Amino acid sequence: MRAVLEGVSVVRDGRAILDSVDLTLRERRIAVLGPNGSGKSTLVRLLNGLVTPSKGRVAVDGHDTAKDAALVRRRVGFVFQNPENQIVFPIVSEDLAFGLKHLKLPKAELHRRVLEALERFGIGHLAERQSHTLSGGERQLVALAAVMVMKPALVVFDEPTTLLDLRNRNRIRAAITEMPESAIVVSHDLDLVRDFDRAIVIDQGRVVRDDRPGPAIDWYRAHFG
Ligand SMILES: Nc1ncnc2c1ncn2[C@@H]1O[C@H](COP(=O)(O)OP(=O)(O)OP(=O)(O)O)[C@@H](O)[C@H]1O
Repeated sequence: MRAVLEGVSVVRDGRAILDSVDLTLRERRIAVLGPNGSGKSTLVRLLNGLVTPSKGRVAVDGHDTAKDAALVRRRVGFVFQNPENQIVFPIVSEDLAFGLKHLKLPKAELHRRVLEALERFGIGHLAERQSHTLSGGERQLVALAAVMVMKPALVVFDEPTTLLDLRNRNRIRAAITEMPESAIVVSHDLDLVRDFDRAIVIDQGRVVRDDRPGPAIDWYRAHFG
């Protein structure tokens, strides 16, 4: 996976919430850090076309996110902080199956893929559960499985551990560490990202530090701690 942002600005209400950002993202684990309201969510939402640039260009594996939105969305999965709106079907397995509908798989194969995705996160037993009965942590894991079943090349996590208890936080951490797919993670959980390949610090819509996580975290603590 290779994502490129060239001279990207995002303007809202006459204000640049991202300002002339240039980045090439190709490491397997990338953290995005920064204070509240600095532009982190806006930055990662650019990667799957949820937000399009007011100026400049964003491309994922050569596909322009503004022009090839459908293609880009198939390559880039998105796990939100609050999975409430991400699970839409009444039964967990239906929710995962929906994403695969376009593949027109035989029923047994579809079921196998769904179960495999759930089992990957230790929640195979939730396949036939009514979605509204899930706990917050289970919901987060189901949302993650529903993204992964689509086999995206890149998974973006926007504050994935904020609402979770220690056990589920560790599950999400392990999932991020182990998955072969590329991951870009927005987080205030500095321990989560310490072993990543790269950390980008955003402040007031600009990249203010881009480094290995160790020095980037030290810098972030010194300036915003
Ligand atoms: N659609 C919009 N219209 C107006 N302002 C917006 C819009 N989207 C974001 N903003 C503003 O842009 C700034 C950056 O928002 P963003 O959500 O990207 O920040 P963030 O770094 O993810 O914040 P947090 O850590 O609090 O989640 C904030 O001041 C926010 O209020």
